Amino acid sequence: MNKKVEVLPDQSALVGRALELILSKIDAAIKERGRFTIALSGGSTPKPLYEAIAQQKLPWDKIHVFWGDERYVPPDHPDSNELMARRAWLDRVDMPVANIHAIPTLEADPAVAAVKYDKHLQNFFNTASGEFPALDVVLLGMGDDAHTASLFPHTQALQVRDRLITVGNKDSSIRITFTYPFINAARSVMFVVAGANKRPALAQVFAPQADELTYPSRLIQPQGELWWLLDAAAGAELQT
Ligand SMILES: O=C(O)[C@H](O)[C@@H](O)[C@H](O)[C@H](O)COP(=O)(O)O
Repeated sequence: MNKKVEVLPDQSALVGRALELILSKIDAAIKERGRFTIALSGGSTPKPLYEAIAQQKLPWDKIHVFWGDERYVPPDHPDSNELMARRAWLDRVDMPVANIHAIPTLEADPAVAAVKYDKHLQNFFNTASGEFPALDVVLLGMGDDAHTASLFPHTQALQVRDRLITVGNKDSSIRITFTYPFINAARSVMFVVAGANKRPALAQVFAPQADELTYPSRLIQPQGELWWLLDAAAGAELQT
């Protein structure tokens, strides 16, 4: 694992650096493999980043967007990660509909939706069951409880290692999430974290020893690159 930690002065500089990194990954992936694949995170932090990506002139037909997790709500629900990304980015660019790989959230049983998305990913990447395909970038946020994607502390989703997608939960709120082994298969995992409220969780995630089930972001140890992009409010104490 190739881990890089960068602390940027403020949230605008954080977004600028994340954009710069993603644009470089897009360019390299399309040059090497003819396409770029990214899994988006939800929450509030990435919204300005998605708005900045939407301003770029890019070969949208070569870019494929997935979601690393989703709240189990309809795609027009205000809590939907898909809705946020569409409003901030995808509805503002000429990306083919087929390149937007949303997590299904209208099945009565979320477990059925998880299996459907798992199969969709396997078909897209032409991988066999049990094989973890490598996305070019998995974008992640981190909660103040050190969760990432929808891998929340001491939940069943943290125990799932034999598939790409599983059902997660934040208390009683159902989620669909990448499993941590699938996240770890990515070529680049990019955490984008802002705000002083994340400091205590970051201290535990970066500590030499701490319980992974209590601080699930510690489970993210990709074979490829691991980027931690932090604003000073979140990461000042981590600056080496
Ligand atoms: O569905 C979600 O909520 C996200 O995927 C989640 O993992 C998010 O990244 C963190 O909760 C941080 O959220 P903020 O960026 O809003 O702090």
